[in-house]
Amino acid sequence: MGFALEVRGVRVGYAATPVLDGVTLEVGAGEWLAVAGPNGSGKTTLLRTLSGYLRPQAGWVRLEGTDLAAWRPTARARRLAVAGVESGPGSGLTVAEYVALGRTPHLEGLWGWEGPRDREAVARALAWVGLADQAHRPLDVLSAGQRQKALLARALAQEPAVLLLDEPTNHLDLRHQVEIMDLLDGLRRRLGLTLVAVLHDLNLAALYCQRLVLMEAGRVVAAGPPAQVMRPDVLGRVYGCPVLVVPHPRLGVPQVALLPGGSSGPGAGSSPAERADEPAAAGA
Ligand SMILES: Nc1ncnc2c1ncn2[C@@H]1O[C@H](COP(=O)(O)OP(=O)(O)OP(=O)(O)O)[C@@H](O)[C@H]1O
Repeated sequence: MGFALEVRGVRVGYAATPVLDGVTLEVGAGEWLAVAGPNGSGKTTLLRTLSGYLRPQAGWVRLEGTDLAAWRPTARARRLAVAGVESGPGSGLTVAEYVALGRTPHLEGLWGWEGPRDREAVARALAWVGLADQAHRPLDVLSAGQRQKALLARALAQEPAVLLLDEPTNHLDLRHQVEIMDLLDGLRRRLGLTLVAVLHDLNLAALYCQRLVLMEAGRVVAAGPPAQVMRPDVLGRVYGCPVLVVPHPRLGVPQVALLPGGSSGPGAGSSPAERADEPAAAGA
């Protein structure tokens, strides 16, 4: 299996401020890689580097074996899509018009008219994310969760081989989190879609992703299968709060349990040990 993405010794920053330093990782074709880490650790910056939006000051990123910078923009956009903040606001458009923007790299001819194939891809993407009945509403009136889905539908309408996702379950309730993660997993299995997702929710990452990269202060501090990375000592140190890691009762994959009062930040409350001694309220 070849690499969909390869990152070697990448240094990236904004103007004079360095953010990523010495980042090396690879993503296999058809793999789902999760990127986690504390706020400000550089996850979104890594995604922006993988998408070609930011250029490395040192090191390189290859998409399907070719340096990102050597791709023609249209050719690259047919292989790689992003669902995240850089996807554009889409103000003033209907949901269907916004999702149709994902077809731009595929439009044929001098005028770039949409054909039946483009309309099919848009309709399919809207149905996949459960927004078919919202297609003709203005994007501006959607709820945060619906907008999140529209962002994803736009990227799916692009029919990429590699999809970069910035917190795809942000704003979604439990059912919709599972629906969107199931959808992405299904596309990965059926179409061989490669996925890189920034996920704050490590439990979701462990349920769906083959590998997990943990970032801290612009560096990769752990990478591997979730069971290898989600160790209480590693997570406790990186996030600065004690956690328990327990096996999922049905699936056995690691799941994080938080300990209230355990953080060392401002306003920290009672110690986790004190709280752990209290009887559980429900069913006690
Ligand atoms: N456009 C920008 N200009 C200058 N600095 C930026 C810019 N975007 C991000 N940064 C800085 O880069 C660092 C990493 O930010 P980034 O958004 O990559 O982190 P993150 O891990 O995605 O954080 P979060 O979990 O809070 O979304 C932060 O210190 C942030 O202030």
